[in-house]
Parts: sequence; C-alpha cells; structure tokens
Amino acid sequence: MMEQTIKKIKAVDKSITKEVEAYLDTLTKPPGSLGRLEELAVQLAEITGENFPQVTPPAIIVFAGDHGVVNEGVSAFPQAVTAQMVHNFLDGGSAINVLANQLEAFLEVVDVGVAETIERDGLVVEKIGFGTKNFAEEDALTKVEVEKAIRVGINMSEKVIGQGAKSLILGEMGIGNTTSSSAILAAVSGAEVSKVVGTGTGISSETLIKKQRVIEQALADRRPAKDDPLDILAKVGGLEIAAMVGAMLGGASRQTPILVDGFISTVAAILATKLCSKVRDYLIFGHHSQEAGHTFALALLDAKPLLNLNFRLGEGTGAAMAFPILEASTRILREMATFSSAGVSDAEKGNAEN
Ligand SMILES: Cc1cc2ncn([C@H]3O[C@H](COP(=O)(O)O)[C@@H](O)[C@H]3O)c2cc1C
Ligand SMILES: O=C(O)c1cccnc1
Repeated sequence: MMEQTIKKIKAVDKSITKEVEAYLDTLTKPPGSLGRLEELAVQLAEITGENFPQVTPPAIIVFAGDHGVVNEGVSAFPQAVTAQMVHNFLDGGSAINVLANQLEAFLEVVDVGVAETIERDGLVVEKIGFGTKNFAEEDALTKVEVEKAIRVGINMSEKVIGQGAKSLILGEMGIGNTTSSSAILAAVSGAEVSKVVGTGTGISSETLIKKQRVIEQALADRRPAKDDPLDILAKVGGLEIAAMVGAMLGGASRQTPILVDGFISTVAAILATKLCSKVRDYLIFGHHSQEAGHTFALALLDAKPLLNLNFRLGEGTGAAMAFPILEASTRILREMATFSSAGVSDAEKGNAEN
C-alpha cells in the first residue's frame, strides 16, 4: 500500500508557476513586496494545481505512541504522560486544542501505539503495539509494524481529505520521542549524535549526556541502514513517527499542502522525502523549534520555517500557529485588487506619466 501511495505522488505543478507569479505582479503592491507570502501563494498553487488555492478547512492530526527507550531515563516526564495527554486532548485541555479551536480546525487524535488501552469517544484507535521496544536493548519495531504504522498515517490523511480538509497540520505525542528522533536523524544523516541531541521536555545536563550515550550505543548495536527509512524506523523509530511519515505520503499523493511542526515532525519529513523525493515540495515548515537538533534537520531539507516563537512542545502547535500565514497567502490571490481593476497606476505607467 505504501508503494501504491508513493506511485500516486506527482511532482508539484510547475507549469502554473509563471502564471501565478505574473498574476501576483498585477496586484496593487510593488512586485514581490509581500515577500514570503507571495512565495507561499505560488507554492500552494503548485501543490494544488489551482490558480486560486484553498487551505481552509485545515485538519490537525495528532499521532500518539510510546517509546520503550524511556526505561533508560531519557525524558523529564514519565511514560504515563503520553496516555494522560491523550485524555487531555479528548477533554479539550491541551495547547493544540486551544489552537485548533482558534483555527476552527478539526482535530483527530490517533492512538497508534500508546502503552495503555484507552477507550474514549472521539479517539481513533489504530494501535499497532503497546509502545515500542527499548532500542537500547533490541530493535524498537519489526518491519511489519513500521509498515502498518505508515499505513495508519496514509489512511488518516486520506480520511480527513475525503471529509473535505484542504490542508494538513501534523503533530505527535509520545514521551521519549525526542530520543527516537535524534537517533533517526543521526542514522539518516551520519551526523554525530552530539549535534542532533537536545533536552526534549527539559532534562538536566547530566541526563542529556546519558541520552547521548544511549543513542550512540544503540546506533552502534542496532546498525540501521542509512538509506533505508523503514530499517531506521524499525531499529530506533516510533509508531507515531512512522504514522507521520505515512500521513505526509498520503497528503502529497492527494495534492494537499502539509504543515510540518517541530523537531519530531521534521525528522519524519526527512524520512518521507527519502521514501519519495517529490514529497519535499508539498511541505511547509511552520516554525523553528528550540530543540537543539531542529536547525540541523531543517538544513538537511533546505527548509526555512515561517515562525520562530521559541516553542519546544510538539503536538502540531508550531505548525498550527503558521496556518494563518498560509490562509493569508491564498486570500491575497483571491481578494486583492489588480492595478487595472482599482485604477492604480503601475510602475511603468507612473514613470511614463512623469
Ligand atoms: C505534559 C506534556 C505535554 C506534551 N506535549 C507534547 N510533548 C512533547 O514532549 C515529548 C517529547 O519529549 P521527551 O523526548 O523529552 O519525552 C513528546 O510527547 C512531545 O510531543 C509534551 C510533553 C509533556 C511533558
Ligand atoms: O520540536 C518539537 O517538536 C519538540 C521539542 C521538544 C519536545 N517535544 C517536541
């Protein structure tokens, strides 16, 4: 199924680019003066193949999963917080709930691998396992589990797009997942672990050293294949990270813009683009996270995030904050007057008259 989805992913429509750029120059502003908003408008047109793209309504999907590596003491919070936060999402009390309400976005919460059974109305239960295995001791997942989690992500994107979502905001919840993400990033890039490890939920400097050692030892023991995203996910990955990879493939296959969140989401994006390089052009990077490895992860994708709000939360919060910028870029195209419709002199005309 993943292969079929990848086959469906088309290169974004570059035949529309010149037309949209030219149209932007007819609007009542000096050419290019709306800077990145204009670049975004062009990118959204290329993604959707439409001169007047729509990103509203957005769908927010938060994938939750646990990590066996928490047994090594690599997070500031206990594993139980993953399930507790899933309850909080369903009760409406988390940061991403607040932003979803503000954006009037539909929020889907998906249990793809929380370590506890959660039965609640409104929760999408697609549990592939009760957390991953501790990758300090054994492979986190089997290849089959990775493939199943990717499929969950693909299905979720297809579901919300089928329900009318015009853009995707992807987020995650999983205590320990910055450890998994740093391990993935080191594996896929060959970078030193020290360059891609960070404090996650706020660990001490001693714990940070331990976290780095745990990752270094695991990479030496597990030996994930650099060019094989599925092998990397199986050896040191997570179910919610694999599901995000799938959601990105699914979104791209349906020509839908995807807002990427922070460190964990960007690591998933690196894997998705490794599986299919065409995915890159469907991605818009919401914010620059405080998590240490994010700068390096963004550079690997040559990505320039829209915001820097000193966030280090996850859940899709940084991506959600950037959504109004996307919406603005589409409204510029749809709602601004042109020089001729508004009777405003354009640059050459003005010079000619002087
Ligand atoms: C209350 C709470 C809410 C969160 N929401 C997202 N995260 C974020 O922190 C976790 C990753 O950090 P680490 O690898 O250090 O455990 C993930 O769940 C991530 O989504 C949270 C963390 C906590 C404690
Ligand atoms: O950037 C992120 O996504 C992030 C950073 C710290 C903790 N959780 C998530």
